[in-house]
Amino acid sequence: QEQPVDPYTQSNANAGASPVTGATLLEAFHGKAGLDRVVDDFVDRITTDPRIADVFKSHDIVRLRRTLKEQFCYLLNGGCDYTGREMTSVHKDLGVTTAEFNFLVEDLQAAMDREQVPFAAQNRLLALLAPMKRPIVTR
Ligand code: HEM
Repeated sequence: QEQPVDPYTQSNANAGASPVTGATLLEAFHGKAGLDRVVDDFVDRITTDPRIADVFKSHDIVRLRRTLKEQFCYLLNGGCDYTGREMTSVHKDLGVTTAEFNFLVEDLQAAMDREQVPFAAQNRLLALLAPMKRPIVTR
């Protein structure tokens, strides 16, 4: 059900940030199963959020769900490798605005709230993602 993409070099360096150390943060997300629930709910939210859903239309949401799970698991030191593409190239033609970036963050916060991830742990993940704003936002 995933669509093919142009060839690229797979590397954890494509994940856009370095992972945390230790198991504490992943535990706060209720392990890999909890983290996968967060990503599933996050993807459901961003693809239906009327403020940003149009950006995701006609894109491969099966692949997005898989690669986001890998990326977040890698960043939370869950023992996954990120096999997706690098943040700059994947977002470069999407015309993402700062407002849209912030709406997506709100949807992630809602997904973490639903999983009852403690606030401090939520902020640790958001801090890892914050520097990705520069490569992702292009207008
Ligand atoms: C820190 C924030 C973000 C992260 C961590 C992130 C992560 C990712 C990842 C892992 C992929 C898939 C890479 C691959 O297919 O190899 C992706 C694709 C995509 N992202 Fe983001 N993203 C972020 C922000 C955004 C925002 C704000 C938007 C738009 C509102 C957006 C729209 C998209 C779209 C439409 C795709 C599919 C592109 C394609 O299939 O060619 N992303 N993103």
